[in-house]
Amino acid sequence: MKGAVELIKLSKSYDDHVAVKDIDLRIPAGSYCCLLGPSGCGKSTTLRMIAGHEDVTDGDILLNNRNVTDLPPRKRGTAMMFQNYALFPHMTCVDNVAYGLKVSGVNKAERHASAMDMLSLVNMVDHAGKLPSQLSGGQQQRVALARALICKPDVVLLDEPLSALDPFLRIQMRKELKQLQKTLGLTFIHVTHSQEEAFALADMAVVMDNGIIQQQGHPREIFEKPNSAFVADFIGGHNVLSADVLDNADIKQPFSVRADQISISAFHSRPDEDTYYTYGKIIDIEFQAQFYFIETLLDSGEKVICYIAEEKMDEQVITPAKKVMLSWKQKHINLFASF
Ligand SMILES: Nc1ncnc2c1ncn2[C@@H]1O[C@H](COP(=O)(O)OP(=O)(O)OP(=O)(O)O)[C@@H](O)[C@H]1O
Repeated sequence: MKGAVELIKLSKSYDDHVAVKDIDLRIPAGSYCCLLGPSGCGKSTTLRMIAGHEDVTDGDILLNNRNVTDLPPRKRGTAMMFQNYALFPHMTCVDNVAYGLKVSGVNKAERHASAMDMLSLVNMVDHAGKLPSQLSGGQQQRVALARALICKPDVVLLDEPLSALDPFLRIQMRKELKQLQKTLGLTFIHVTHSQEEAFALADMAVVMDNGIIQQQGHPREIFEKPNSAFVADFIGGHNVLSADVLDNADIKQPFSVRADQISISAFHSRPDEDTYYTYGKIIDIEFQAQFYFIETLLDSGEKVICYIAEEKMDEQVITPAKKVMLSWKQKHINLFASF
């Protein structure tokens, strides 16, 4: 299978600002890889370097084991789909899609036929003669995708492809992207700041911060074992706590515990043998349909969020301003690799 990407000690500086620092990453062919992280973490710069739209300050980019670091974008085997789709407003859908073949010198009949094939792949044949302004956001995205695919890339690069869509369409288009990637068997590298989007799509998620890779792996691995306080905070659903908040444990470093693995019981309850516990005051209760979102404040001043399933919601105990015991199994403590 084609489409393996390798970044070796890749760096990018703008004057004296280092945007990407010495990153190493191997993306196996046929993966759906999401680069994830807060604004300014270096994810788009990394994508643009892979595409060849940004010079590399240091390091190498390998595509199918071929060093493409100094090749122009068209010679790499990559295709980029931009955040705003960058469709030509005065061209019909079919001409937008055929554009890449036109600049490569392919004759009109041939490029038209290929463009129609690509439009068929994204279910847009019926809209072939329309201008981009006559299409919805989701339809424009499909055309942009067809345009990226027409040059038969091994790797498709997508910069925040879903961010312009409303939440409902975003979920629908996310499914279509994943389906298309699976059907075509290509490598997709997708930049997003949304943990939810990355986790829904990726076989491989790469969490970046401050120009470096903080953690990479399958979303499930990252969710189960965030390796730092930054990752635990960023992906959400975790509490990062200091070593001394537990009443019955001798833990020497900060740790995280998932919000859905915490139980709330009455202040004077007897904890089970294999649990750690602490005490806090309920400061907020929110109904979230499948569960309750409970916010508590520990004496240390740290806040702990808990997701309590509806059937475990004891309203005698979980009441605003009430002091409660928070407990979780010892095995649910996640100690960070770095802190
Ligand atoms: N052309 C540029 N000139 C100078 N600095 C830049 C340039 N492009 C990006 N940067 C800086 O490099 C850092 C990384 O930017 P990058 O666009 O890769 O971040 P990002 O994680 O994609 O953020 P966002 O989600 O906001 O797009 C930021 O601090 C940014 O200000």
